This record gives sequence, C-alpha cells and structure tokens, in this order.
Amino acid sequence: MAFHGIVVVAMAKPSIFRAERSLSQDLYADHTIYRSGASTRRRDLVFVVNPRGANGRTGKEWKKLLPYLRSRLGTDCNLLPVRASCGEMIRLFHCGLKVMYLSNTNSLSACKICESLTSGPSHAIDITREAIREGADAVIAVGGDGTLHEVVNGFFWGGKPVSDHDSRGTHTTALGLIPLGTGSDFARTFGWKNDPREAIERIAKGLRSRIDVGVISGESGESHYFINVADIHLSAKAGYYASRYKRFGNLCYVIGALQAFLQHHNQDLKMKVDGGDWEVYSRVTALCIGNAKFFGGGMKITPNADPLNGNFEVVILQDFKWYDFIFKLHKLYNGTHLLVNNVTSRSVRSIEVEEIDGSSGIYVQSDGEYLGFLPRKFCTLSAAIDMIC
Ligand SMILES: Nc1ncnc2c1ncn2[C@@H]1O[C@H](COP(=O)(O)OP(=O)(O)OP(=O)(O)O)[C@@H](O)[C@H]1O
Repeated sequence: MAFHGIVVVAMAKPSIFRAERSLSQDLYADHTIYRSGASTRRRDLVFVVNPRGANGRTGKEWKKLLPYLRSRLGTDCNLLPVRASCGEMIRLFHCGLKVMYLSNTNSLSACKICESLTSGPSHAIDITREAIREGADAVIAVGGDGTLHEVVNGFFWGGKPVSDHDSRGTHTTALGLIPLGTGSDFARTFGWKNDPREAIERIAKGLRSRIDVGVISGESGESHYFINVADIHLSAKAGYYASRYKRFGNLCYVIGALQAFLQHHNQDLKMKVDGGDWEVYSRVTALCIGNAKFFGGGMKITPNADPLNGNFEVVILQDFKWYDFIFKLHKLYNGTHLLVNNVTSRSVRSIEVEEIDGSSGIYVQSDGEYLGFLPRKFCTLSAAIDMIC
C-alpha cells in the first residue's frame, strides 16, 4: 500500500527496561538514566504488552523478543547521561512501567525503554495516558487489535487528545504496533504480518505518518475511539461470541459467527450520512464502518478504506441468509463482495445509525471489542495520531 505524506522523524533514542527486574525505589535510587541529546525532555519508548493476547502467546513471544529488542534498539542510542530523580522513578512506577537496564552495556550509557505488562482489560488505556503525559516519544502496543484499541483510546481523554505535561506544542507521542494477536486485523491493511522483528525494524527506522481515527458517541455523550473497523448487528454479535473462543485461534471467528446466526434476524435501520437526511435501509444484516480494511481474522470487509484519506468506507449487507455466507464467504475474505447483490458501499465522514422500532438491542463493536447497542454516531478524526509506519 502506498502511503502519502510520510514524514521521517528522528526516532526517540530509546532506553531499555529489563523484564527480569521490576522497579523499586531502593533498587534504582543509585542508578543513572539517560535523556537524549541536549534536550532535557525524556525520550522514551513505552511498550504496552498484553501478556494474555493470542491466548498467552503474546507474553511468551515478548519474552523471547526482548534480547533482540535490546540489541536492535540499543545500538541506535546516543544519549547524554542525566541523574534520574527518585520522583521520576516513582512516577514511572505509578504508571505501571518497569524500568530495566540494557543488559548489553555495563555502563547504563544506552537508551531507555519501558515495558508495561497489562494486568487486565482497560489497563492499557491508563498506561498510555500516563506515558503521553510523561512525555513518551512513542507508545507501542504489543498484542492484538484489542490492545491496540485500548492504546488508541489512551491517546484521548474527556473528548480531547492527551498531551505532554510540559508540552509547548512541539512534542507529539507516536503510536506504534508490534502485532502479536489472534486476528491482528489492523496490521493487515499495511501488509504487516505477526512478525515482531519486522515491527522492531519499523520502530528503529521511525517513519511516522498521521493517520485517521474514528470516534463513536452514544446517548451517554461519552466518546469512544477506534482505529480499524466498527460494526453493527450480525458481525458485532459474532465478534462478541468469538471473544469467548480465542483459545481456538482464528477458528473463534467461525464459531462466533455460527452462534450469532442462531438468533439472528435482519433489521430495518435508519442512517444519517454526513449530517444529511435520515434514510431507511431495510433488512440490514450487518453494517461495517472501516477506517482500515480488515476484520474478523482477515475478512477484507471495507476494501477501499484507507486510514490516511480522512473518510470511512461504510459497507452495508442487506437481507443476507445463512447460505449467502456459505456461498459468498470467499468474496468477503478477498474483498470482492462489493459486487454482490444487496451489498452497498459508500465513503462517508460521519454516520448516525438507529433502529427503526428501537426494541431489539442491536450489537455494536469497535476494533473487535464489544461496545454496546445502537443508537451511535461515528465520525472521522482526520490525521489524529502520528503512527510509526
Ligand atoms: N492481563 C490481562 N489479562 C486478561 N485480559 C487482558 C489482559 N490485558 C489485556 N487484556 C484484554 O485482552 C483482550 C484481547 O487482547 P488482544 O487484542 O491483545 O489479543 P487477541 O484478542 O488475541 O487479538 P485480536 O484482537 O487481534 O484478535 C483486550 O481486549 C484486553 O482488554
């Protein structure tokens, strides 16, 4: 995929946090950590690792990856030493970050990297917010789409982007990804595989691109963000069930879809696109709002979506029967379903979706995570986050 507007940015000179030793005030009180160049701003890479991702595979892969990460990112460092205050260490500790030293240097003269293992759902959101406030150069999600989704949500608070405590408008924290999940669907749009070494190369090179993010609002007024695909009705219900079967790998999506089908009824929905008039779509099976192209473990559901173009691609499937999925499934995977009867695609900047009778509880998910029920409004936030591409 060709990316326009790629900017080369001097990557944070990283400092590594070793997994074997957790932070304690006593342990670190006498040590030195490093800041990059002449700047007094810390230049940190923060890795947010979901050890339970891909049924525990993420945690195992991450442990195996650490020596390579140290050696690959550590060699790029050219940092000036400064004395770390106790306060700084304690702040890192409070935001769940483990501080570690580069094992391949005795002098502690290399750069610093933070790892934080998530302790449960939503923890990645808090870690990310804290890391951005502390001036991290990049926050890197290590896991699947669910972990990436939480990290993206950590870039915002109270409807606004989170910023560095000391920001004078010049510093931007970038988002990075080491895809190590079950589906890792967002990475597919960029052609990235679940190959952590390749991801570390990207991080070392530090190319950044400003990508769009979707924002979802509901009746509560609270904003929720997504980076990949938000979807409604059958696919959302299938995703809800699939999350219970992640131990079966990509098969979870098939099991989830079968279970969702058992209680499925196509529903009439009304939609308002880009602030226009309400339109009725009859017998909707699923409605997918793509900032990127893939969901459900590799289905190219919104094949024209591009997280760099400022628009969503909305794909609406109407009046599908269970056998349509059997005969048309391959088209959903390769992205040729747009030519099938009863499939509509449109490019939008915002879309509001409501039920007509308002009684059935139509499922909504974003980035494969269950969100709740209709009604919802989905808007693009153009070029909202700097992503390491
Ligand atoms: N320590 C933890 N224990 C249990 N669940 C966690 C923990 N940390 C994060 N989670 C939750 O695990 C969920 C799934 O994680 P993740 O997306 O990384 O893996 P996956 O589901 O295997 O991959 P994919 O979403 O790409 O299919 C996330 O929604 C997150 O809330």
